[in-house]
Amino acid sequence: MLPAPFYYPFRLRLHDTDAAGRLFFGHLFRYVQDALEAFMEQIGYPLDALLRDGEMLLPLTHAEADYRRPMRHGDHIRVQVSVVELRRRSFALGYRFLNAADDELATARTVHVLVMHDTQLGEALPDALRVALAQRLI
Ligand SMILES: CC(C)(COP(=O)(O)OP(=O)(O)OC[C@H]1O[C@@H](n2cnc3c(N)ncnc32)[C@H](O)[C@@H]1OP(=O)(O)O)[C@@H](O)C(=O)NCCC(=O)NCCSC(=O)c1cc(O)c2ccccc2c1O
Repeated sequence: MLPAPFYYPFRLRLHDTDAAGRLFFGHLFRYVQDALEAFMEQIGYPLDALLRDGEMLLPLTHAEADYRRPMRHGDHIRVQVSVVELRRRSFALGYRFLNAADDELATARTVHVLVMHDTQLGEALPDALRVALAQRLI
C-alpha cells in the first residue's frame, strides 16, 4: 500500500511578506527547503544527519516555482511534497502549496544530485535511498 501523501504545515510569517503584504517570491524557497527537510526526515534521511555524517550531499541543481494565488501573513498553509522524477544520480521533488480549502496557491520543483562529500563526484543513488524515494513517486 502506498504511504499517505506527505504534508508540511506552516503559518506564513510577517518577515516573509513584501510591501504589498504577500509572500515575497524568493521566500517561497525558504518554505520549500523547510518542507524538503521535513520530507527527508520522514523518509529516513534527515538532512542534519546527512550533513553531519558528511558522506553524501544532495545539492540542488534546479529550482522553479509558479505563483497562482497570493499568500499572506498568518495564512495556514500545507505543502504537499512528492517525488516527481527518479533517475540514476538525481531526483526531482514537487511541492504544492495549499490553503485550508485545498486551493493550490503555488507549486515548486527542485532537482537534487547525489554527490560524495570526499570526492565531490556524483554517484548513483544508494539502493536504500532509491527505495525510500520510490515509495513517494507519483
Ligand atoms: C551537483 C554537481 C556537482 C553535478 O555536476 P555533475 O557534472 O557531476 O552532474 P551532471 O550535470 O552530469 O548531472 C547529474 C545528474 O543530475 C541531472 N541534472 C543536473 N543538473 C540538472 C538540472 N539543472 N535540472 C535537471 N536535472 C539536472 C542530470 O541530468 C544527471 O541525471 P542522472 O540521469 O544522471 O541522474 C554540479 O551540478 C554542481 O556542483 N552544481 C552546483 C550545485 C549548487 O551549488 N547548488 C546550490 C546550493 S546547494 C543547496 O542549496 C543544498 C540544499 C540541500 O537541501 C542540501 C541537502 C543536503 C546536502 C546538501 C544540500 C545543499 O547543498
